[in-house]
Amino acid sequence: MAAEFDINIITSVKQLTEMPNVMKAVVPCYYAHPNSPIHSPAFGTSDADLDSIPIVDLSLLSSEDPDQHSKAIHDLGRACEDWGFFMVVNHGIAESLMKEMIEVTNEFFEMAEEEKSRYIGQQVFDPIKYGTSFNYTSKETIYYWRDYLKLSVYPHFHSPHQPKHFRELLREYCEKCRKVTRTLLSGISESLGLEHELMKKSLDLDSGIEVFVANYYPACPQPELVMGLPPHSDFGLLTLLIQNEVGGLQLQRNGKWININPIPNSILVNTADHLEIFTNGKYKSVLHRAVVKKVARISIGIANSPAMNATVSPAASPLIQNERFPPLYFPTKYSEYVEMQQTNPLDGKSCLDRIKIISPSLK
Ligand SMILES: O=C(O)CCC(=O)C(=O)O
Ligand SMILES: [Fe+2]
Repeated sequence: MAAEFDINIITSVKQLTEMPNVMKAVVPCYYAHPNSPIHSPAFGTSDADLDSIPIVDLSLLSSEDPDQHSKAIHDLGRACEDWGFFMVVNHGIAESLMKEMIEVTNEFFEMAEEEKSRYIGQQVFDPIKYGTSFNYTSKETIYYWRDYLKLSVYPHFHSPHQPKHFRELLREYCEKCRKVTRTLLSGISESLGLEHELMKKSLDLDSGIEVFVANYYPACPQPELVMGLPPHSDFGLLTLLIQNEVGGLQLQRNGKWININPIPNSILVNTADHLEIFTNGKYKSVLHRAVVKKVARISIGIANSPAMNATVSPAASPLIQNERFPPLYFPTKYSEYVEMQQTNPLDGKSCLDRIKIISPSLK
């Protein structure tokens, strides 16, 4: 199926699709996932009933009207507990800034391969990393139809200097997102009934880190054969996601994959692994994946996490300190968890599973 080219010299899917000696109508076999859940009848896909995905109005979370405020906190808690995904509206980030961020990210991926290749990282914790698939070099045998740019943006800000305006837009966008995240995390802490500052202190949120991840899924001639990103949960606390107009995100709910098509100008937020650990499983980190289309898709996530040195443990949470709710996860240093996730194939909730405590009755 594949035409003559050397897979080892490919640095991006985009580059591959533009090579003159690659057939344009079929995907190379290295990308075809014949047994992926995408083709399994057990995973019917449907469109989420838009009314049912929780919508969180950020302005109400900071409302001075006590009734409005407590309803907003209650709704946020329900969204984290029932769905693990919600759309945030009235978030205070200008529509124009979100659009510009997507445009300038697109310009990055459109740059010449030699330019982008300067940012190819070698190590897990490199602050600027351009790459393809998930773990292209080592563990993957079938690749994902995805190129990415990963930047560590907080507490130290890292950005490529090209394209023009990328750096300043990124800085502004991240600052705005940080405010959204802080409001959400403080609302989440309140929704859990935790003592003020407990979550902040236990997770050392003042030294918490933020990572910008741009995903570029090139136009694909046979989208049904490939995966953009396989089913996975995110590490960290919350991920804020925006995207261009091409949908492709699916989440797993009640055993089915459902398409998520966010309302325009909203930010899609999901609760991630370390919120599941911290809340001892009350707020779930939900499996999601990205399918690709015949047209290119971009998504931009801002992932917020505890400090690298923080040890995340359900024991830090009063949600568990009685016999009926024993801790479900071993305390784990955040940096070690990230390393485990980044050096293994992306595979469902396998990292969370590794730190799960098996109750004696189940052994
Ligand atoms: O592209 C998407 O919609 C999902 C991206 C994602 O899940 C991730 O970057 O972790
Ligand atoms: Fe994700």
